[in-house]
Amino acid sequence: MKERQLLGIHGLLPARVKTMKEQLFLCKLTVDNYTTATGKYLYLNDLMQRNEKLFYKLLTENIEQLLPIVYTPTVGLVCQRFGFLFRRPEGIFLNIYDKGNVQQILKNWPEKGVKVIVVTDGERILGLGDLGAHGMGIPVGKLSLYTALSGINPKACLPITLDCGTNNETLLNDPQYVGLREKRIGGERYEAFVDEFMEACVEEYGPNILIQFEDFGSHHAFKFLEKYRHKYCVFNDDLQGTAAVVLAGLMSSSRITGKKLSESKILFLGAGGAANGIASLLVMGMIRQGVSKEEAIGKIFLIDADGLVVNTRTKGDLIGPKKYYAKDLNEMDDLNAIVNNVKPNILIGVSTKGGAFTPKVLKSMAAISKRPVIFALSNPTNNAECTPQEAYQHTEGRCVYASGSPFKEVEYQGKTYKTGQGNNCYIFPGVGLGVMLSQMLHIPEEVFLIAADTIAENIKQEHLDKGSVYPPITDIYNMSGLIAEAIMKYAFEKNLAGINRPESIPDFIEKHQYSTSYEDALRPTWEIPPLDTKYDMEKWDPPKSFC
Ligand SMILES: NC(=O)C1=CN([C@@H]2O[C@H](COP(=O)(O)OP(=O)(O)OC[C@H]3O[C@@H](n4cnc5c(N)ncnc54)[C@H](OP(=O)(O)O)[C@@H]3O)[C@@H](O)[C@H]2O)C=CC1
Ligand SMILES: CC(=O)C(=O)O
Ligand SMILES: [Mg+2]
Repeated sequence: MKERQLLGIHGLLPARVKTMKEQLFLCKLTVDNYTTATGKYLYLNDLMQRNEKLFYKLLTENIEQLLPIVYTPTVGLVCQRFGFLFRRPEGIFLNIYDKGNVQQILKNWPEKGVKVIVVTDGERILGLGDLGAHGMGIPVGKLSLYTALSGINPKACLPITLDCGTNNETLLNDPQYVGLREKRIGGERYEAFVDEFMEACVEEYGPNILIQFEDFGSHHAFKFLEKYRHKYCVFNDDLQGTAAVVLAGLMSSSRITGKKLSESKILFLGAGGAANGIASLLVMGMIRQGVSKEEAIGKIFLIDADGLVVNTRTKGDLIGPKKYYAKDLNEMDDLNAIVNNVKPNILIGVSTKGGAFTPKVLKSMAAISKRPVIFALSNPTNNAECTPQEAYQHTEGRCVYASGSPFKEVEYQGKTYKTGQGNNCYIFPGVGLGVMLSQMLHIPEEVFLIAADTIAENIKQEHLDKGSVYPPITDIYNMSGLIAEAIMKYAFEKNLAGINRPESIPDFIEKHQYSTSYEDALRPTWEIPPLDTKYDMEKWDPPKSFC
């Protein structure tokens, strides 16, 4: 009642003051009542705008049920229909004509304490291709997971879409398309625009601003990561986050198959951003197990749209990092023939090609290996290279399976399997939290090994027994805390941290995590004390929008 009077809203609400528990009950009932995934998404999106704490409480308490709504697969559908569904600003659109004014436009974002940015240019949204400005759903979804899965304050999160046009003819001809209605502008002009964006972020939010690149086309993804990784606090989720989650899953798989990663042969369907990002971390993982870099590279085979990546290609290119994995083999383009020739025990799908792991391919994998590992990681659900049901059925229940998007429990020969979701959402929230809190200026590759190890160490036998090589989704919040702790320790050991080592790292992390309790409304969770400065609560001036 006091709050209502202070806010001058007494009388605008009915007399009864509901507890959060009562509100949650009603929200859950409402979301369950929507019959379509998009309906649920819109309801949740509306709740996020109306009552942020209630939204995050609902999301965290029902993460398994609601993750597929705020994230893959529904977020893919939302991006495809973004022109119909756009209601209100949830992030910043910077279009290429804004060049020269980027920092000024950033100032229009009402929150000033931004610590984490997820940015896309919409060129490769999940496995759905170029969605241009409609890709905005992805940074919005990823950042909501930063809060729900690691406790970063939503006020510290800023979704950004760089609108440089689209080459998607359907969108260009769609009256509902809300982005720039022109072909993608690339080359030097585009790169200068992205350079200005990076500089503007640092000018506006400081050198520690964490920038996550998401769903760029792979040529730009590699290029920007190499260009910026030593200059800014930046990582590419599709390359590095995905790599860490796959390495973790393969380390857990070894416990089932009895075969070390360094004793494996790994075949990728797909030779783009995700495949090369994963391959590069797997090489690091294998080197740790005692093999040379050359040996490790020799165990990795890539397939792109033109077939197996070989040195003497007449069809297809050898541009970018895939050339490091090219083999002295004959050109082949039939997946089943390649499987039978290469004889991998691990098959990873990052091709965007739904159903590519046909019964024939799966049977071949089962003939080669007692316990074949099948990861069908393309998103959203329809793009998965095979379903868990298909994988078990065609490998006589012997495979170790993971998918990028969630699948329901499946039954095979009387056993129920709850397969794991090999998705970078196990990694980026914890990495972001650890990097942000330790105020690192750059993100070394070891950070992703640390994240992978943390996940792998925390997978229990009971989950492996049920068919999952990952901890349950409901454990991600705890995992993120552990990843952040391990990264902070690493940052202090390597002198990479921009803060003094706190007495207790777990307490420090906990203290800075977002609270969904109404009572904690004034907790300054996003403020992190700078190096050598005592945090003085007396002088703390809460942003007006927070009161
Ligand atoms: N589970 C997770 O956490 C993640 C999943 N992903 C998913 O992985 C998929 C790929 O992402 P990403 O690597 O970034 O995308 P890219 O566009 O960079 O790469 C796609 C690759 O697949 C190849 N490809 C396309 N069609 C075929 C085909 N018919 N047969 C064989 N190869 C084919 C392409 O070949 P070419 O090079 O010749 O064009 C390219 O090498 C997406 O669906 C994405 O959602 C991505 C990141 C994380
Ligand atoms: C999960 C993810 O980042 C992707 O599919 O692009
Ligand atoms: Mg992505």
